[in-house]
Amino acid sequence: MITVEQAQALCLALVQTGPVETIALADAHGRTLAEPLRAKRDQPPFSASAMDGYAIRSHDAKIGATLTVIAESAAGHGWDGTVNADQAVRIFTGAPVPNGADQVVIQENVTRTGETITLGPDAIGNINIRPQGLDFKETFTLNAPRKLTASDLALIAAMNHGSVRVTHRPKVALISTGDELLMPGGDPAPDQIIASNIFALQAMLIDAGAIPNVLPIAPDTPDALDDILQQASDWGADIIVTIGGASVGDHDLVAPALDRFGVTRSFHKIAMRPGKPLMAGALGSTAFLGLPGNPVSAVVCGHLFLLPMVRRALGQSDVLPRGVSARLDAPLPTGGPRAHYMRAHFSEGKNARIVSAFDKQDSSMLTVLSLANCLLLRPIDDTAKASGDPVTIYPI
Ligand SMILES: Nc1nc2c(c(=O)[nH]1)N[C@H]1C(S)=C(S)[C@@H](COP(=O)(O)OP(=O)(O)OC[C@H]3O[C@@H](n4cnc5c(N)ncnc54)[C@H](O)[C@@H]3O)O[C@H]1N2
Ligand code: MOO
Repeated sequence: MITVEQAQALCLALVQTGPVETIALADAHGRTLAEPLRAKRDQPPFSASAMDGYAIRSHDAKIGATLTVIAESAAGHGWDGTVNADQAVRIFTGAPVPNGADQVVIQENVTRTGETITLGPDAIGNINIRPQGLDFKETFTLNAPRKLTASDLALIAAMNHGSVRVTHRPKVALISTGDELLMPGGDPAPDQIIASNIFALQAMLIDAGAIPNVLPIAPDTPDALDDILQQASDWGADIIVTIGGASVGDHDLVAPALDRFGVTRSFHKIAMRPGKPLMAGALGSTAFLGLPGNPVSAVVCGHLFLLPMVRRALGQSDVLPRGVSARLDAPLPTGGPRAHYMRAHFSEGKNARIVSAFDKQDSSMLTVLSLANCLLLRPIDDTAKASGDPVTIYPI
């Protein structure tokens, strides 16, 4: 069986980065910036007052000095004269600082009498001016690729871009397979199981920036599988994900269905726990991923294989989950012949992250998955570990 790392590389090789499109900035949250974006102006575009007060020459900033107020500069209504010695301009936060002035004294630190101000004892020192280009200059460039955050959108707006060039969102079809499955909220017979893992996978895909489409559950018949694969293909899926039927039982029909559909298989079965029966392949530009049916296996494989494929389709760099180091809070026995991604919980300790693996690691147990905030990696044939030993975890 191939390793997780080999399988990840093979999965990524099945995916092509989608085309680039221009969209309104307001629609760009979570999208992936495809091309570097250069500012169209300095920000602030002029030296701006940071406070409400009086713009003066700092040379005049002496306790008890009396200055004549000659004009007003407000946000959006600058004054284009020059402040000379012993003069002041009434100014408000965000307004352009007039020529000649190099300090803003806040209004709390002056006494105004008619058209003059007298500077109080605290008027000396603070400049209260944001120089032109303090935030960014016209030369500033936001690098790509980059998944755009809410803060990025504000920055891009300030750079005076109303639209952005982003990569297409990949379309991902999710197909649950199995006679035993029905959707939640129904009236299950005693031998039926609720289709659960698609809800996690759908949410993960939306977070990652894909367009998921949950197709109807396919019963365990070749015809039903052929039909649902065709539906996914007709929808224009970039990635078709099947869930269940991946193993070797008489009712595990996905691998032969993919063969019939013309999919070139990249691999089937990996040295991983949970997730051993994972398979992947491609037909033309469409990638196929066959996830195991056990709910935890499907979700763990979603994190390790499906999301990296989505990120690759979005043109992102660093597509693989990033492992971080943590210290065990309890000993662990020797590892097995498959890399084990244990459900675990970590917290920030005083000097290191502390991680605790759950006792129950059955790949059907969603209660445990829901308590977990990371996967703790036990590499193949890992040696026994003592409390306090370092391990690699993957936050989820
Ligand atoms: N003889 C062997 N048996 C099994 C092996 C093996 O190597 N030899 N591998 C085991 C491993 S590991 C896994 S994982 C499972 C996965 O098998 P399948 O992908 O074929 O999954 P199913 O048999 O269809 O389902 C397994 C389990 O999960 C439930 N399920 C399926 N789909 C869903 C869904 N959408 N939502 C919730 N639950 C689902 C299903 O009812 C079963 O209980 O195979 C082992 N067997
Ligand atoms: O590999 Mo399976 O996914 O352990 O349950």
